[in-house]
Amino acid sequence: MELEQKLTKVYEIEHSLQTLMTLCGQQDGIPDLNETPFRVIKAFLEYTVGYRENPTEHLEKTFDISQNDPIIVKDIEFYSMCEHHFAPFFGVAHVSYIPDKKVTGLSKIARVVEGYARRFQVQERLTNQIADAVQSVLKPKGVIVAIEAKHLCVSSRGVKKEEAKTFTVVSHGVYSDNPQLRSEFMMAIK
Ligand SMILES: Nc1nc2c(ncn2[C@@H]2O[C@H](COP(=O)(O)OP(=O)(O)OP(=O)(O)O)[C@@H](O)[C@H]2O)c(=O)[nH]1
Ligand SMILES: [Zn+2]
Repeated sequence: MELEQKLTKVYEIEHSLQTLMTLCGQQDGIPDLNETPFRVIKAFLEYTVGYRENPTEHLEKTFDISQNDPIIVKDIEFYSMCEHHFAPFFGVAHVSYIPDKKVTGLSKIARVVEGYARRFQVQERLTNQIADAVQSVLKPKGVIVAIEAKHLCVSSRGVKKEEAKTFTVVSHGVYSDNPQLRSEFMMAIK
């Protein structure tokens, strides 16, 4: 998109956000809020920065290794955005894989989580995308991803269940076939 078209879009969105604020009951013309629509646009660009990268690229730098034991990176905190309500959902992701001759840097797993979380999402897709990225690039013997998250669209509005959390798990390879490996993973992330 050309710069001029982008600027026109920003003005249009600012105007729509102003209309939304009015619809919600906010009085027009309060000087402190003049910049709010623009701040909202900037914040949304930050919440969705993952669209402007390819998270699988983080995994492409690998190290050769002979180890066959699981590698577990747990408690990777993330913030994402519910695609239905534009309300944040957030929590932790736990990722484990059993390498097949190569591993990636530990930080890169967290970068993949960030790259997919910083989009409009549902938790199930986020979990799948992380597992698929590890599987397709590292080609490990198995991968498992578990995500525990709180959805503000469930806790702060609608059904208003403040304590409800959602737990999702996706696995591939030996982590799908071997119940003992799965239960070791579940124990490790408790
Ligand atoms: N499966 C799944 N559902 C989600 C996720 N995030 C939000 N939702 C749900 O998406 C659904 C949208 O339902 P709708 O009936 O279309 O929307 P709504 O009228 O706002 O629903 P309520 O939240 O029940 O008030 C809700 O049940 C949300 O809880 C997610 O990550 N995964
Ligand atoms: Zn929602």
